[in-house]
Amino acid sequence: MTQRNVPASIVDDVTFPERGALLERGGASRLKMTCTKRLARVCCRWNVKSIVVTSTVMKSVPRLLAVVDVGVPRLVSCPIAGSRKRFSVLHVLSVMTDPDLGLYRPPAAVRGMTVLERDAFTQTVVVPAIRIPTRVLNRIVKSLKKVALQRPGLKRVVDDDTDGGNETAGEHRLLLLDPQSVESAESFGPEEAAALKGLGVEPAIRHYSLQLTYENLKSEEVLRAVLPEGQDVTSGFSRVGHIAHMNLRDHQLPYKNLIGQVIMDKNPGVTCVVNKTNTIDSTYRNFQMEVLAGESNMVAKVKENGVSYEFDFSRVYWNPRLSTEHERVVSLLRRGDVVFDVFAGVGPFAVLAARRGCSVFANDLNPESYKWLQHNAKLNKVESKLTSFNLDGREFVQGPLRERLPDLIKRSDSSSAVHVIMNLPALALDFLDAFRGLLKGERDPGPDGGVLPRLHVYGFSKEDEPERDVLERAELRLGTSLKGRCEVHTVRNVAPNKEMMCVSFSMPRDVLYGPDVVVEEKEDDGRSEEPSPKRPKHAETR
Ligand SMILES: C[S@@+](CC[C@H](N)C(=O)[O-])C[C@H]1O[C@@H](n2cnc3c(N)ncnc32)[C@H](O)[C@@H]1O
Repeated sequence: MTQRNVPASIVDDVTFPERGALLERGGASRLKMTCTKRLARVCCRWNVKSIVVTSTVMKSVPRLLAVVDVGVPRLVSCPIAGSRKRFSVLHVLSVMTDPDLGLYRPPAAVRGMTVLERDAFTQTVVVPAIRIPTRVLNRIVKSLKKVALQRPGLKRVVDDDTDGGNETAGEHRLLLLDPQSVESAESFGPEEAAALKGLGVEPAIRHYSLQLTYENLKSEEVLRAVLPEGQDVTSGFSRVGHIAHMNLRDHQLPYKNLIGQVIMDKNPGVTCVVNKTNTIDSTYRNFQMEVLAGESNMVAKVKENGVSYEFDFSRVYWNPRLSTEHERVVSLLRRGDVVFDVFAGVGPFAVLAARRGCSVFANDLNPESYKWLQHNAKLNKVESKLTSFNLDGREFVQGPLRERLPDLIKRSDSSSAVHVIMNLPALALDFLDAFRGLLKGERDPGPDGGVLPRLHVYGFSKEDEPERDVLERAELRLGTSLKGRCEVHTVRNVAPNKEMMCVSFSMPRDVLYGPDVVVEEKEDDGRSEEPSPKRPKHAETR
């Protein structure tokens, strides 16, 4: 095994979101990394055995943190050098690799191809094989499965052509072996050698000429062969029903249609591949996208947490990476609770909560989300439990929510509660001042007169201490301290050094029944990364 600096292509492969995935959540002296499936695939393709991880958090010379052994996709952890609690950016600096994977390189002539010609990938390669009597074939194949050739769509047990003509014809077959694992009879491990010996099979290695076609190549192998050498061939995508959603880099754009076609070929069920053409900065949080391959039908059907959803993916927000968070929050609710979902999208919190027996009031400003929200309520037969609105979040809080809240607080007790979900991470914390003085003028029933609503508010943070950051921003907007009376949960790492957080707390009594204060806009310090929201106008809108 040799250590070498990572070729640019590997470093690029292991970029965001893998660098994000390499993000630690460890204590002072341990680094934890999630080895994502994609990272595992990259490591597998390059036969990466371990990764040297460094931090550039101080914008100084990268500091060695750890050498991590790469295994199957799973959480790996190892001791780290130093004692920083948090690291912003992790770089894969160098890798330990085994020798080249030459066999799987498709013909050089495909380099630069922009229109997919599948036949051009066909080539003949020579692989090792072992001759096995048919009577023990199954047992040997089982014992040698770790060293047998594994390629998509390829048979690894083939007829032995040298068998033809004599009286033993058909009594033997050939098992094709992985040339990376087996070079000679000495390459077998002790268990494999013992199995061969026990069943009376000669460990002699033969050579077999094998035709490899486009069908036998993985998508990364095809793209690595086509795109200019040394360039990143990242072919990761999010799957939303039949749609594969990619985020290609500039250098990949000349090959975009070919990339789309390859993704469609290699992923059963994908019938449409789209590329994101803007960043997600629109009000409605949807992407502009271009169809790269396949049908242009954007109406996706997905299942999340056992619930079916349908929506036009090009016109609404949908993120398959939030399913755990949707389930987490809804698992905090009980049958009979009342839920206000201020930024509901097409309903992944709202419909799930209604299905679990809550009464739901769900709102979204995007008319298209509102339409699909209603559709999804019907689709899941919860129309009677879910009332939908098409309002700005602030108007929803100060209108439908405010109208219902006094009665709901009176009715609530230890067995039924009111929850408010606010998932618009770029802006939701800034909407919290809509609750200041929301029930001013109403009789405060006091601590024994009902339970106050519990809020679950999302925010992005790029700060070194994201928990503290989102908490402070919530407190600023509410005009009161939440210390000791809130929980902050890390939802996911959305980019290197950018976390999505959820702050949960019971709305303080002094905020709801206190004066309605107009919050002065602070000079934008960039922490929310969004344009400042509209200045709150409590007096006018209530
Ligand atoms: C991040 S998405 C969350 C959707 C859904 N709750 C989920 O978890 O997938 C935020 C939603 O807020 C909506 N939105 C954006 N600005 C809004 C506003 N001012 N008032 C109400 N909804 C808004 C968007 O249309 C989008 O559907």
